[in-house]
Amino acid sequence: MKKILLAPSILSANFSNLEKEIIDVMSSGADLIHFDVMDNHYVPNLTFGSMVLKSLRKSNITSRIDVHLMARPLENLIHDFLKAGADSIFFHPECTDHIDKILNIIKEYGCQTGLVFNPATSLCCLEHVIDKVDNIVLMGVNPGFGGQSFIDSTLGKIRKVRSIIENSKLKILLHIDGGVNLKNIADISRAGSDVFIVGSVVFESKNYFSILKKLREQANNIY
Ligand SMILES: O=C(CO)[C@@H](O)[C@H](O)COP(=O)(O)O
Repeated sequence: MKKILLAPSILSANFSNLEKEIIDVMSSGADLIHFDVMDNHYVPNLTFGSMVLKSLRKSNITSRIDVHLMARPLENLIHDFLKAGADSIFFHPECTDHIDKILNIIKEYGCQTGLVFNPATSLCCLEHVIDKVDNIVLMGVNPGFGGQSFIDSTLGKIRKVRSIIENSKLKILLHIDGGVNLKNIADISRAGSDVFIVGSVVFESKNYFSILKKLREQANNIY
């Protein structure tokens, strides 16, 4: 059985109690935390910056935190998030003219890298930098908001990236971000996703343990 990772996106969490929300989802069976940084320029929404991550690291949060930058310019932000304690930094290739350089900076810091592709963004830069990429994130929605519907054409893109990863023989995790729910997670899993970034389906649920267990069962229900 393949290993399924569930990554709650704290975009949909209760920000007034973020530390507790993270502790609760992690103790309820989540594998890692997805930290959505939105800048009101690249995407039409504004969330939180590196100071929030720094505070979480000063408290009891030791879980893996993947920082997803939906922001530009990237250069200063990358350094701030590396220092604040990110385990991984994911960025959208269209947010920089220097994809290779940014990947190098993240790797040199000992952090994991990730490239994020919107539903209509071409994968063409991948072939030039795939050996520097630890994670590939495919958006199932146009970025900016939680609670949107999954764009079905993403399934074909997942299959395509899965085969790129298999052919590369590299150890790259494939994440799907946006619109994942109990009804579509098995199809998404079958298409080849390893990590399921789940926002509203988890945080709008009254019982994190129960929803994460059901999501994992469905994601494993692929044969
Ligand atoms: O980055 C984003 C949206 O831009 C995602 O991480 C969403 O936060 C996922 O939320 P749901 O679609 O699962 O509600």
